[in-house]
Amino acid sequence: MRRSAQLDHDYWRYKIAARLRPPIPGEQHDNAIRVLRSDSGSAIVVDNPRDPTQTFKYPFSSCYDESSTQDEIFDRDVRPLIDLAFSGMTVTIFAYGVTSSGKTHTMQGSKQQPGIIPRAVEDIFQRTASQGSRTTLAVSYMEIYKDEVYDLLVDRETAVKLPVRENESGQVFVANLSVLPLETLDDFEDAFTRANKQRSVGSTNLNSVSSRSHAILTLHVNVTDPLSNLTLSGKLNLVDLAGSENNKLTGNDSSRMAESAAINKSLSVLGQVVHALNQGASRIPYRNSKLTRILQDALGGNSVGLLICNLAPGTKFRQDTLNTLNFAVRTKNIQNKPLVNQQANSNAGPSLISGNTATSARSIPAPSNTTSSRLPGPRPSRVPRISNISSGGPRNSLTFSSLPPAVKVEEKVQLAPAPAPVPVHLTEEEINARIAKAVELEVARRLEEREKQRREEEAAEAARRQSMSMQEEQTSSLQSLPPGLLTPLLKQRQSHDEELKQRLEELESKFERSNKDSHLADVLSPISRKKTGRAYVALARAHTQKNDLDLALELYRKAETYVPDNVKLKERILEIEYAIKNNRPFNLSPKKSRRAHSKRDRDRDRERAKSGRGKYKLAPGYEAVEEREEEDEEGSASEKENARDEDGEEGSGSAKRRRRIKSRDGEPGTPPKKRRLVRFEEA
Ligand SMILES: Nc1ncnc2c1ncn2[C@@H]1O[C@H](COP(=O)(O)OP(=O)(O)OP(=O)(O)O)[C@@H](O)[C@H]1O
Repeated sequence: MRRSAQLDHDYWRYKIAARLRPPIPGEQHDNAIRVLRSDSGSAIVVDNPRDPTQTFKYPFSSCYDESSTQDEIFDRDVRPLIDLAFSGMTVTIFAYGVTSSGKTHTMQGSKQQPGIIPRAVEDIFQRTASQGSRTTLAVSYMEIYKDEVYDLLVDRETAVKLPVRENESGQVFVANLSVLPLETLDDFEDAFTRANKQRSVGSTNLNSVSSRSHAILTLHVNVTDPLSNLTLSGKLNLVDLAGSENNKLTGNDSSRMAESAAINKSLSVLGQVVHALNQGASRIPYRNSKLTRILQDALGGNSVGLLICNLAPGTKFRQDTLNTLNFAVRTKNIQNKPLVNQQANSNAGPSLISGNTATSARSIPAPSNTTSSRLPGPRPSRVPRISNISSGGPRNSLTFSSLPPAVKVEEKVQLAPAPAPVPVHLTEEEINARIAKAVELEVARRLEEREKQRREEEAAEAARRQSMSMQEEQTSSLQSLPPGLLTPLLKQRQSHDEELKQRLEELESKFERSNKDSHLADVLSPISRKKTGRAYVALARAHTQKNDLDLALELYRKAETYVPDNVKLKERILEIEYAIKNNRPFNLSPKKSRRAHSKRDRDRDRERAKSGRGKYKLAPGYEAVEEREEEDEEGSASEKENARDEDGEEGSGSAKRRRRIKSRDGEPGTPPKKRRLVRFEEA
């Protein structure tokens, strides 16, 4: 039986806790990020990077400063959630923040300062000892490294990539992930220490033991009340995310860069999922990364959630801190619908999950902890675990929907109806003929059945192919916007704002009418996405100038769905949100002149060429000059420019530099033919 969580209301809004770590040795300390406590509550305060007279304030119910202890966080924010796991709910606790902000310290901790994970296990064992009910505890532990899932409870050498699957009731789970029963605290400590040694870590400029993977540890708590014979199955997912990385600061080499790209991508998808949930979008992009797929239940699902924002101190981390806090504000609005997983045991067997009727809970299903769990050691077998069906034991009516869909239960062979009793007066020959006929009939029936099945499969495959090719057609027709759809309007946007807005809206609604489950942003090519994002930004700027901040904010947010990784755009959204919330005017900074930028670059390049530090050096007697030319429609050179664009908005990259050489004693405006006289020598 499954009943609604016993909460004040049916929904659970994410709880947010923010923790500022102390400076680590060698780190410069300043007060750019601080914790403020007052009678009205606590908040994190961050100086505005653009205007030091202004600050951003983020009020959260739990804000921990540099002197906070592991104990405080556990007592105040985690212990109450363990109560909920004991009541049969799924609880998910995330540590989120930039690299080196203290996520692993908070979740895992050290021998001297144990973090949330070891404290939670200890707390569960203590409760178990004092409870009349029978409680069992088991653990599973996985890491997501470069978007692949590995079991941390098996030897690293033998660990294989584990597939993520979904069963027919929508439960997402990691197939073949081991679940280790825990009898004592020592069992846990042994396994945890061994597993942590297997976790992918590496050294970067910011953290000598930087986690290169997301780690998810799940504690499965089953509480059986011997009197009512009911089992409550709760779960505690403890997630230590890898930190987002700014590769300028980390000084990553190429292999670290690949890890970093995977980390940043999955975190970006996490941001998109949170954004889509906030917007009430019809399609949430869970499938775009393994992290969000596996944590689907925690993001708009049936889990109770706590987000711990880890913050690193000082001006150096100010922008990262704003990004983290901005993410937290959005996460706060996610509404989950917690459910209690409760099973009635028809047989009075001790501590076994049985009669599982909570099959629609969209959590990561744990195989029964008595039959399918394994001790760490050899790599998990890919053979489906069906022992909990076939072995005897005090469990019954375990529904197949609670098992991974890979489990196939052998169908009983359907035999032909039993032949009528053979009359005694038949000769042996007649009897044999009858048997042969019956066998023949049965063979014919089976062949016919097989043929029918094959035809059905073929028809299904043809239908699937047809729908896929239709989808592909639609997608490819949309991947690139037809030339001239937005570009002319973008170029003359001052006078065409309304028309541009109308075209964008038409484009989106046309797409969404025919593709109910997806968004335009998901199918456009990167260039078209950027172009559409830019169009929205242009409109947003226009409305900002008219001081229509609400509409401007809406348009900036729209832009963000097309260019979700643009940090400057996020910053602009944050500033406008702040201006609206505090009823302040917002002055748009003038757009940075690209001409000035180019001039600086030109001077620098000329200097480099002269000194021979550039890729090329000038042949004696020549000097380099640069000229600007309009870039082609698709803006191929704008990719990098865009990411660094000061406004975080326009990123037009509308001009690219072309090196033109003239002889020092030559005429300005060298005719094309003369250019051939000019030589660069490889430096
Ligand atoms: N609250 C704290 N008190 C004392 N030291 C801390 C605290 N938080 C973090 N540290 C120290 O800061 C350093 C970085 O912390 P940690 O490794 O936990 O960061 P992280 O966010 O997990 O980084 P990454 O994402 O790179 O793995 C470690 O040396 C850790 O011991």
